[in-house]
Amino acid sequence: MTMNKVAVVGAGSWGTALALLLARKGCQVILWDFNAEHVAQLAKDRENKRHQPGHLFPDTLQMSAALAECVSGAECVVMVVPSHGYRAVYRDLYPHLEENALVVSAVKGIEIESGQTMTQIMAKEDKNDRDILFGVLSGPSFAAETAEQQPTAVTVAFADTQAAAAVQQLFSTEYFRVYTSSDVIGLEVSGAMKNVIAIAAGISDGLGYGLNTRAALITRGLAEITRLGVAMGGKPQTFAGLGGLGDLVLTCTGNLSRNRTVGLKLGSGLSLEQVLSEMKMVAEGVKTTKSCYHLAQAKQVEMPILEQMYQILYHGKRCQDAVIELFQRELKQEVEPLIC
Ligand SMILES: NC(=O)c1ccc[n+]([C@@H]2O[C@H](COP(=O)([O-])OP(=O)(O)OC[C@H]3O[C@@H](n4cnc5c(N)ncnc54)[C@H](O)[C@@H]3O)[C@@H](O)[C@H]2O)c1
Ligand SMILES: O=P(O)(O)OC[C@H](O)CO
Repeated sequence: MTMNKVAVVGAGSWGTALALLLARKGCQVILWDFNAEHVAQLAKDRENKRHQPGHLFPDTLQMSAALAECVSGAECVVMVVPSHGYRAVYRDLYPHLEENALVVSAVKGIEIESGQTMTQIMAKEDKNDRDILFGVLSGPSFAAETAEQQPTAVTVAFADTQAAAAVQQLFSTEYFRVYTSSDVIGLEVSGAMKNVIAIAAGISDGLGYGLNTRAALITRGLAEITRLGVAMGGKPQTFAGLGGLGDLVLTCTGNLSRNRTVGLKLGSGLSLEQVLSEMKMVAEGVKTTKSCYHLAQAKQVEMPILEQMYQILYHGKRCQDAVIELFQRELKQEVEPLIC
């Protein structure tokens, strides 16, 4: 299925990969970014040399630095700005959204100030109770591999099953397989929290630990993600799916991951300030550690790995001390993640 007009809001790595996917299959796509110079450069080069070099834009992909122009008349709006800028961008574009527009968040983070997911932000910002349907697209999908058209599978969740089916049709191609779900919050919490565990997995590798440690982090990380996600209203099965275990494994093991890279550098002795000053792209897990730490406290969810990550990132705790503390905790019975 194609659409006459799709707006992609955010021209970083992932926004560009999704815009390419849609434009290559024949949709008329308009790509926006809050950095107007970046938009001008994209229009000049017909390529995103900074984030997705080597992929020339098809004629169906156009650019705009004006949100109103990008969003007006769009049947679907794909939101791909970092979570810390999401609310401000959504507020600006909201008045220009078509009635019955489908809005899809492809963002994997939780706002620090409010502890809200991106769809919770959109619900909160829907001041006039308009008929706008919003959901989320998430799953194991490095932008570079998606732009290269490597076989990839993701999930789209909307409370409305018809909207989920329409977005599934919109994004599906011979190399991009999309499953549907109704568990919006579960998919969002999975996508955000996997970034925190990926930083932990990077730290483990940076400290010189091996595959036993990484596997333990992935498995116990999944138990924590599931506990928080269920406490926030998600369904336990979601966390075993593409957006849960699938993305967790990808991000904890894949060298393309920015979050894992942050962890690797921290584990090898760099400070967070040094790591972030070298970063050219967003690693959502740093901010999401803080958001989820406060959510876990408020909901009284036990999340020992998250707690140590919070201490490392926000209170300068030594990575080695965090490992010691995790292993000195009271011994426990293993609780099956899917039924906790
Ligand atoms: N890169 C991937 O492989 C990938 C895959 C799936 C999901 N995601 C998610 O997509 C989202 C965007 O990530 P990305 O990889 O495209 O980021 P990126 O670092 O490649 O690019 C960030 C983009 O955000 C823009 N930006 C920066 N600050 C902003 C602000 N305050 N308001 C609005 N825009 C701002 C920049 O101009 C840039 O275009 C993140 O939530 C990320 O977790 C990324
Ligand atoms: O590079 P990361 O760590 O932001 O991960 C990218 C995607 O979320 C992987 O699915």
